[in-house]
Amino acid sequence: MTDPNRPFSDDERRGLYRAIHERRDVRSQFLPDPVPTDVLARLLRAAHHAPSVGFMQPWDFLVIDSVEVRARVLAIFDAENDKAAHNYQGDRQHTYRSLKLQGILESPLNLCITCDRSRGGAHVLGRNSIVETDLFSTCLAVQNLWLAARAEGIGVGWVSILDQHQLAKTLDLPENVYPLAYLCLGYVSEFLDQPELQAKGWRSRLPLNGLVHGNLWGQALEDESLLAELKQ
Ligand SMILES: Cc1cc2c(cc1C)N(C[C@H](O)[C@H](O)[C@H](O)COP(=O)(O)O)c1[nH]c(=O)[nH]c(=O)c1N2
Repeated sequence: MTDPNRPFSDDERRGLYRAIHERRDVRSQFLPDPVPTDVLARLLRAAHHAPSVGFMQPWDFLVIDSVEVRARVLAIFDAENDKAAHNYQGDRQHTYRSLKLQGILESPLNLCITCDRSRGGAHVLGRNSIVETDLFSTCLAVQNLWLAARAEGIGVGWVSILDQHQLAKTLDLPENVYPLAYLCLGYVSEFLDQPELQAKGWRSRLPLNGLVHGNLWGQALEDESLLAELKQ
């Protein structure tokens, strides 16, 4: 058995930061190549090792390859996306409509990560005050999968422009199960070097030093030499 207290090597540390900084939300660059079962199993295992409130592990993983089911989900997206476009006017609406916000059919695999809100019974340790901690836990499973996928060269796109009740019905989910994340997965032609929304001029990354409050670290956070070290 390996020693869990051994330090990370420089390469391991860099690998982790690389996955974090080069992870992207993917919707335009999917290739049709299938994701091998052993790779998918590694991603699901990474997700399953996320932290969870009271070790509740409220997630289930619905692997969706049926084109018929995906076409029904796409129809839900189309209706919701049209509604969303009306939140904007003029040029902004035009830009919104030009954005590609899902890869439901182009990706070879869709995955819905659900949250069973009743798992673990009525009293889950740590969830007595903040009941949404089961949802937070499931988000962490999504992020684990997203980062592991990046290290495997697989792109992930989160599609949330969906009516959750219609989605739950389409996926035949029981009442207590919430469809937390609808994801598109597959190998990609490229990973963009910045968020697609930033590349398309929709919204930019905020400077970190404007978001860290209560200490004098602001300057250090934008220190180029620190950033360069992380990017090595
Ligand atoms: C909860 C949630 C929900 C969504 C997203 C993300 C998250 C966390 N994102 C992806 C989002 O636009 C993206 O993460 C940011 O633009 C930053 O880009 P990178 O993820 O760094 O590439 C996303 N993208 C998209 O094209 N359609 C969508 O419906 C959603 N929904």
